[in-house]
Amino acid sequence: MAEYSIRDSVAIIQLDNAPVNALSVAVRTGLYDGIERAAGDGSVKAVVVCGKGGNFCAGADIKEFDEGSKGPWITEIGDFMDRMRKPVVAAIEGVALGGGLEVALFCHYRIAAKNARVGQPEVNIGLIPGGGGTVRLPRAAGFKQALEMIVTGNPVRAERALKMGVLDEVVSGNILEAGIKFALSKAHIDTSLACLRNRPVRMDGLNIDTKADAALAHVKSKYKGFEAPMFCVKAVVNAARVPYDDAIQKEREYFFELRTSGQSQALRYAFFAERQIARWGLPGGGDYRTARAIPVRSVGVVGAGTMGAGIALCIITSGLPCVLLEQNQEFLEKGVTSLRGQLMGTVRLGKMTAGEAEVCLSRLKPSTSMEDLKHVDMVIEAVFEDLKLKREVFERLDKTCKPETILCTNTSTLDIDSVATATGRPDKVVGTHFFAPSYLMKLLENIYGSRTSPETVATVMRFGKTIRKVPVLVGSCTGFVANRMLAPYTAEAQFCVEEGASPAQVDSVLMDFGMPMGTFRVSDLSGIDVSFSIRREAARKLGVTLTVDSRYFRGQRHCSLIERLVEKGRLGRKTGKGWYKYEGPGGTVPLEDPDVLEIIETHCRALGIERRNVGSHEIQERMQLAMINEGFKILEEGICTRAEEIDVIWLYGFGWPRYLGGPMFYASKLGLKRVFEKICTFHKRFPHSQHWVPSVLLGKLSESGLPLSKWGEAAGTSRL
Ligand SMILES: CCCCCCCC(=O)CC(=O)SCCNC(=O)CCNC(=O)[C@H](O)C(C)(C)COP(=O)(O)OP(=O)(O)OC[C@H]1O[C@@H](n2cnc3c(N)ncnc32)[C@H](O)[C@@H]1OP(=O)(O)O
Ligand SMILES: NC(=O)C1=CN([C@@H]2O[C@H](COP(=O)(O)OP(=O)(O)OC[C@H]3O[C@@H](n4cnc5c(N)ncnc54)[C@H](O)[C@@H]3O)[C@@H](O)[C@H]2O)C=CC1
Repeated sequence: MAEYSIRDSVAIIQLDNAPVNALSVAVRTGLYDGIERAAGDGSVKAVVVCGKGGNFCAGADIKEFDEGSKGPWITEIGDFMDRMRKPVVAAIEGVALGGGLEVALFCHYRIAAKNARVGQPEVNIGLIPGGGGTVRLPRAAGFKQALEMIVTGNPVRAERALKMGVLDEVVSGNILEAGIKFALSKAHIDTSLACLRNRPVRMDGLNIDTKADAALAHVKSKYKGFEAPMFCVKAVVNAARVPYDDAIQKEREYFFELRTSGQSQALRYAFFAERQIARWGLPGGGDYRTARAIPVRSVGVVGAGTMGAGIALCIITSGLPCVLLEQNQEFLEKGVTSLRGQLMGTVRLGKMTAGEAEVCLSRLKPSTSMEDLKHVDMVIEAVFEDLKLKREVFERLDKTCKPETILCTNTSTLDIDSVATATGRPDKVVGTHFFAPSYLMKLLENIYGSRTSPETVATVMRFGKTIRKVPVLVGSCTGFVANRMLAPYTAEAQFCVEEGASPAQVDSVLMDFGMPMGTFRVSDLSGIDVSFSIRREAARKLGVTLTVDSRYFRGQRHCSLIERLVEKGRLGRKTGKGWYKYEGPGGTVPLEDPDVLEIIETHCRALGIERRNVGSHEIQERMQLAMINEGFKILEEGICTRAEEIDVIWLYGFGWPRYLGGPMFYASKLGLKRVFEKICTFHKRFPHSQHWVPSVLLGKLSESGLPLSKWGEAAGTSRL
């Protein structure tokens, strides 16, 4: 709703819809009524529109988008303001985003507090500004700057918005008082002079035809797969070419077209899924509402290898001091050199100045003495993936660190309890699973063990945000969530190759779908020998030796092409050849290699595997459904409590195309009945793959018709 009051002959309309004053039907109706009332009240000289609770308005209420349109559309409110003879001033603090900025652009004047941010972020949820933003912002900020704001969705700070012409004044002190004062100062000025409708789009010497083509081409290549950015360009270009009312009409058509599109639905889902994951609960009790995070003022990282150096870099760039510990000086220097290299990379990319990088480095304390970890609040262990070693490290950490210190392991495969029991504080032991490259990848899988306390979980969830990661809480199981789901996905990729597909064919299927990289490119990048060693080690523990001839491993179908490539010295990019070949030293461009195809052919012939044409559709279906089936098993077992958690893991861990929501959302769109039937068919066809055993939960849900938001509850694993 919107509260109406009068002070000093100024009508004040305060948008009121906690927490961000989203433009629900009630708020729009309240705003419309308030403006009408002020227009008709002879004692009112001017109007101030502001927001309650520290924010102006974060735009349309996204939750209402699925319900169709009710109440006044904001351009109707805007049209009314355009006819007003009394000045309307937007007094902005906090954010004015999307429809919020559009409301402000309908006002005759805009003032803002120093802390304010304004923007048109609609593109992030697969939309264009639908309340006049594409038509009015270019009239205020100029074509080029408006286009940039609308296409990127990035908000700008008040001072910049002032320079751009979006704001009339930036003020300090009470925003409402400033708004009233400003409004009274404009009470005698003809409002039509300040009305954006009456101004042309500012082109600042740019030619609209050349600029339009260039912008379309740029957006097409930069936002591959996303449909909204193209519509943003089309709408802004149109605003520069046609009269105001025609541009508004077109904008509205585009907006409604996008609002019902699958992409916008998926992106809106992703927006809320990202916020859902902060609401965690533990099976033994304790959740985000009651658990208090322990303050983390300093962190230690043990092991400065591939992962540890990047983790330490995340810590120091987020403003925290970090002790980086290695087993000896040589490894320490190597780790610090790698950290420095990554940091300088960000300087070269212009994301940080050299001075800022030096400040970050001053927070790093390289060390070979565990005594230096005595006083830190949290330690993240990233030594070799060896349980005996990790237990030794944890035992020593337990003895060295103060009793409150939280001990985290970056293990990718080990059970959290198996590490926690090496200490006398299992309640303070937790998994923090970073993804490589650890400085860049946003996902942080936090894993609780059977005795991890709610305070420890609250601390690592908050810590994740502090270091600008996306933390998701999951239970402990082999591979946790991300790698557990990845296993059947990559297994099916290899089976498809055995059966007749080429690595390049599989990769292009995935990339055409929208994945940033194909699985074989990733394998070449991280090193085929890495998967080889993991598999060999897993087999060794079970007393089995995997060879190039192994077709089964513990009764399960097994593809031994990895063993074959390692035998041939094809370890990936680092050896110039793997699933692809790479030209020149340090070559990074994967090229199809007839030699590898020959190796695959010969290998399969020797093992009696008959090859055939494997279609693209089959590849995509097998890889994705095998992984989705695993996702339902993860829900069934309570490793995750919501489908949204799985989707966020895929968005940030593997770059699943955001406009497709995530694998679980994708499954919901395919229809669970269809998904279940297909999985049952694959199970019959491939009985020796455990991953095709259909999830019981999936079977149940396929009959129930329950929406995705209820799947966790249906699994009986929801803890909130
Ligand atoms: C249909 C008729 C209307 C016509 C309108 C014309 C058409 C348009 O032009 C269309 C639009 O406006 S689309 C909306 C554009 N606005 C946005 O995308 C802003 C999204 N929000 C943000 O960026 C941050 O929440 C923000 C920066 C605001 C705050 O960030 P924080 O990190 O401080 O807090 P969050 O945890 O993100 O948010 C707090 C709670 O508010 C919910 N929320 C935020 N924006 C919302 C919005 N626009 N609609 C509905 N709920 C919204 C958010 O979900 C969270 O609640 P919980 O999920 O319950 O925690
Ligand atoms: N490399 C990857 O892609 C990912 C690895 N992980 C996990 O992260 C952990 C580390 O992996 P990487 O960084 O790849 O290994 P790495 O081999 O690159 O680095 C491990 C480092 O630990 C050091 N170290 C060994 N014992 C130590 C001790 N007692 N005290 C101090 N330092 C010691 C080694 O000298 C080495 O520099 C493993 O548990 C791994 O499973 C997790 C996610 C991804």
